[in-house]
Amino acid sequence: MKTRSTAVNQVIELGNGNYCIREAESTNCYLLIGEKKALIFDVGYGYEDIKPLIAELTDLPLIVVNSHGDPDHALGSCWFAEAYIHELDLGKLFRNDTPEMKQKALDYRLNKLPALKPHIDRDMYLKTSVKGVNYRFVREGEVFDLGGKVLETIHLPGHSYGCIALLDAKNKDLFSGDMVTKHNIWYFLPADEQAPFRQAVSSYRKLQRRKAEIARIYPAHGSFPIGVGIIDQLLDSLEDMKQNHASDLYFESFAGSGYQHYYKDTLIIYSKARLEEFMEDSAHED
Ligand SMILES: O=c1ccn([C@@H]2O[C@H](COP(=O)(O)O)[C@@H](O)[C@H]2O)c(=O)[nH]1
Repeated sequence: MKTRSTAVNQVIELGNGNYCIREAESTNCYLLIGEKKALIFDVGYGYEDIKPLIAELTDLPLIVVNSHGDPDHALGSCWFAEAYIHELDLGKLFRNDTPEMKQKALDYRLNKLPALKPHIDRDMYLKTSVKGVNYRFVREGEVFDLGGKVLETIHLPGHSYGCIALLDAKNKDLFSGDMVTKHNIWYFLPADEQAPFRQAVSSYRKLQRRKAEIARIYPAHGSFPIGVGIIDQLLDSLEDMKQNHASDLYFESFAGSGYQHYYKDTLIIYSKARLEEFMEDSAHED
């Protein structure tokens, strides 16, 4: 099928009725089309309404599912009547739904991509809100049957308390949100926004146990698909960070600052407080 992109959203066909709608060269939102229904996993910052792009690819009833409540994944819910999110992340999404946060996030993005400036209506965007959306809470094990394509929800607390991934076991595709990627993963927000590293370790171990069911991983940022070996690398990177963090470089963003730990294909950006807590937790385990 011929796909149309806009200046803000690039549409990429993945095969098997799946598409990536990549917003502002950053957030990969996945449109998964079955025989009876379609599902969009993440909806980006919502710099523009992506419904017209989706309508060109499918006229099936659409389910909107957010991988977590961060602004770059879930603020775009404002364009939809109903959206799924894990209950632990709805508060986070609402806290991010302010003109100040949107302004900061937009400036950060336009600083990286100045060519987008004429294509985003800033005033309109600052007026959007996710508060009028009807939310449904998505839970561990919940299944979305799209007809010929079934997605199972896996709860993976870490980068946020309410992070989820969707597994299409028949086709061996994992749509991993922000928990599994070769791109950076932020772990420097306050403790009420992101889970302790020990919970991220449990989440990565949970995915390790499902490795035989996964051949391709489609992350919410960076290149795709990636191989299943990245799950082991992420676990190893957390261990490595405990030992080898002395030369990690400082990082600053609109949402706060941290230190960058590179390990093989992975990049964890963490706060000192979070790392100290992790090291203490590990010391108690021994
Ligand atoms: O609220 C937020 C916003 C962004 N992130 C993470 O930041 C990077 C942004 O991607 P770039 O394309 O490198 O600018 C990505 O890892 C997001 O998940 C975030 O964690 N929270």
